[in-house]
Amino acid sequence: MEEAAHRIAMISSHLHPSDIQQMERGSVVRRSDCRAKGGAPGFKVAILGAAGGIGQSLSLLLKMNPLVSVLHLYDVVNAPGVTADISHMDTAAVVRGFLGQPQLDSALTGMDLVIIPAGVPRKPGMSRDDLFNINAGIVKTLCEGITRCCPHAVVNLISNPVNSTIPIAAEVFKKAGTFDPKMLLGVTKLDVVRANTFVAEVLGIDPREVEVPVVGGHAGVTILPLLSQVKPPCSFTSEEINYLTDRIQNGGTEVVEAKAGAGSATLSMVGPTAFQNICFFPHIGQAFAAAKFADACLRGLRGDAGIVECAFVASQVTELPFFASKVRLGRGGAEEILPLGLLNEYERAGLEKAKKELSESIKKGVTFITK
Ligand SMILES: NC(=O)C1=CN([C@@H]2O[C@H](COP(=O)(O)OP(=O)(O)OC[C@H]3O[C@@H](n4cnc5c(N)ncnc54)[C@H](O)[C@@H]3O)[C@@H](O)[C@H]2O)C=CC1
Ligand SMILES: O=C([O-])CC(=O)C(=O)O
Repeated sequence: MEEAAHRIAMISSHLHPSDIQQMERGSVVRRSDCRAKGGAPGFKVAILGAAGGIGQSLSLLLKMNPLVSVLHLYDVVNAPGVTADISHMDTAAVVRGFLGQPQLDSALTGMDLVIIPAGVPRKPGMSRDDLFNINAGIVKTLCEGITRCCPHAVVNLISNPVNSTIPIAAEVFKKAGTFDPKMLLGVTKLDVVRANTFVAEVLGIDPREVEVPVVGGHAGVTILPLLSQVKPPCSFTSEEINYLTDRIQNGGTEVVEAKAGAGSATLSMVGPTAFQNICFFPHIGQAFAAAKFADACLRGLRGDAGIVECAFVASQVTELPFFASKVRLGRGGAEEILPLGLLNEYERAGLEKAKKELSESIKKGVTFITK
């Protein structure tokens, strides 16, 4: 009763009284949900960890994405505040807030896309793997909620260490009998965004013209930029290759150190393109990480053709059960895993190093659930 009163108090300012009655009965359908759809495709998206550094900016951008009709913001702190704030934006998506674990299932019910940036970020001197002890349990709990409430949703998992949290999520889904490998995607888009930026700097061209495939995983040597496959075709000196590979692999650490204890990358992780094709702000143009990746997943769900992004997914491109590579996104999630293409000798050596570390991280994640 107390919980229901709290929940209602939290969101009543955004709801019509009849909605509140419906909510008490366990189903909330706002008239504006239908209005938001307006005949156009509208997807229901939940962000878990919405009050954090990534979560807040991501909430803002998804509120502005016309493909989103309903936006659920869940966190263990400050969800009502972020929800009230975002909900005043005059775009179509209906925003609702959910605070704390008792409201997790309501946040997840009926979602098409669930994005998870919940968990702790690094401080200087830490590796992503140092976050495992805290974030593994958080991801497990949230994924258990997904199995109960929206087992067919596409899941974008951001929480680090991605190389282990994706195997954790997969094992949780397998245990519940809901695992669809195509629907679970580890977000490695920031590695591509960084690679495009750093390569463009070296080439002296606009980063929007550059496309660098980055494969493997999302930590240190597991981040493998394929500089031999850069578009537009170009060549680099061996000094440039060493510099670029090192900078791309350590881009996250560069930000963690520069923030000096105040967290890790959030802005480049989210960035201004929930709108790549459907731009309200065409001048913004280039996209960044999580919002762009979520937008690509939504365009895939809508049925757009030719949506290709790099992501860390269940895979057979190597002998490892999970690997980041280019995937073609569609109504069924990562519908096709694209091959790595031709690697040069430098990249083949990098691939062997990446696989060694990745294999350990994957095992660690799997064991966390199966032990
Ligand atoms: N995949 C990638 O490319 C990247 C991943 N990350 C990772 O994303 C995660 C979040 O980073 P930030 O947003 O900077 O951290 P943050 O600390 O600013 O935000 C995390 C949010 O998660 C919430 N949270 C904690 N436990 C939760 C739970 N059980 N359920 C729901 N929410 C919970 C916190 O209350 C907080 O609001 C970190 O693990 C970080 O390492 C960060 C940058 C890039
Ligand atoms: O480095 C970190 O801890 C956050 C992250 O994953 C990134 O910025 O790539």
